[in-house]
Amino acid sequence: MKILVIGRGGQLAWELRRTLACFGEVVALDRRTVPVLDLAEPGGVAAAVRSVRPDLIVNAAAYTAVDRAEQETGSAWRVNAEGPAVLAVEAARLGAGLIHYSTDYVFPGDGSAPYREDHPVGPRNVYGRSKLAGEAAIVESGAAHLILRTAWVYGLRGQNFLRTMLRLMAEREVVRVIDDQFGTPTWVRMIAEATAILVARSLRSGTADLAEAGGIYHLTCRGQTSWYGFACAIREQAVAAGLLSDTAARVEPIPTSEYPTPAKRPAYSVLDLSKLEARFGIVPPVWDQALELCLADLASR
Ligand SMILES: NC(=O)C1=CN([C@@H]2O[C@H](COP(=O)(O)OP(=O)(O)OC[C@H]3O[C@@H](n4cnc5c(N)ncnc54)[C@H](OP(=O)(O)O)[C@@H]3O)[C@@H](O)[C@H]2O)C=CC1
Ligand SMILES: Cc1cn([C@H]2C[C@H](O)[C@@H](COP(=O)(O)OP(=O)(O)O[C@H]3O[C@@H](C)C(=O)[C@@H](O)[C@H]3O)O2)c(=O)[nH]c1=O
Ligand SMILES: [Mg+2]
Repeated sequence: MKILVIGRGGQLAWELRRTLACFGEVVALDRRTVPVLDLAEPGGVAAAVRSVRPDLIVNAAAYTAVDRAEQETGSAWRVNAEGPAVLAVEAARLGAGLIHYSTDYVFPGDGSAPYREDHPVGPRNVYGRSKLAGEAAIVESGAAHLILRTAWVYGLRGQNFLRTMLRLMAEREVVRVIDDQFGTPTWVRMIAEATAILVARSLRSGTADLAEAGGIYHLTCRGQTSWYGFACAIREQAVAAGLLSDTAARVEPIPTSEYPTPAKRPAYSVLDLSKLEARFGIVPPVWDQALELCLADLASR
């Protein structure tokens, strides 16, 4: 099977190139490869997909700068909505499957029970709206697809909350973190492993057949916490692993009102995972256990 991964150096794309390698040939394209694949250039997207002729497209690229998106609306929209729309049309044309990732930020965040896939959406920011438009375009395209909504993604590469916290905790005396936004921190490696299981479970005659079990699924680690809770766990586990000294910054809880940002964020965006388990038997690890595994990886370097 030939798999086209969009993105090369992003957190998730990096991990997917490894976990998908055993399915056959993985071609990873981005804005710097030949052929070039720039999701903001629709014509080029179609040409690149046609030249690769994949059996499966896995789109791990996105415009993920949540605050910047409030200003750069056009860019966010092109990369998160229009580019994926072209990918879906090309996938349908080739008879290829499309795996795409979306976000907990499609939800308004005013609930208090985990969101199921069919819960009404209502994004609070440009990033969330652009990701939702990407979902809609894929669903409408007729391409066989899986849309995996994930959340609060971290790992040892790229820009994420874990790396920001480790840096700030080493530099400062106090780190102040919001304690009234709830969600589920999700190790990027877990998303890539689950994706490989999804591909394996969908294999028919040597290629991934996403037509039958396709649709939207929630895929995060299990459990929930606030950003403050996540920061406290990072500090505690990093000290235990010898990655931070016990003189590292202390973590102080603050309300969202004391951390003003251009983009509004949902106060509660925990995702219900039962559809993923019922259909594919996937039960991700609890978020703090995944964090421990990730930090153990860092400590062993
Ligand atoms: N990060 C998170 O917390 C969450 C992410 N998600 C979703 O998960 C998926 C993966 O995110 P993640 O790996 O964290 O994202 P990253 O920000 O780590 O990586 C994004 C990737 O997209 C690429 N990219 C950006 N613009 C374009 C473009 N115009 N054309 C081609 N490639 C482009 C970037 O390439 P370049 O190096 O050239 O900029 C980069 O490789 C995305 O769909 C995201 O929306 C969902 C929930 C949470
Ligand atoms: C750095 C920092 C952040 N915060 C807050 C701001 C924000 O509400 C929260 C997390 O900060 P981030 O910059 O990681 O937030 P953000 O970039 O909005 O994270 C989101 O990214 C997109 C791509 C998604 O899809 C979401 O699931 C989510 O992971 O913590 C503090 O309270 N104190 C701090 O020192
Ligand atoms: Mg961010």
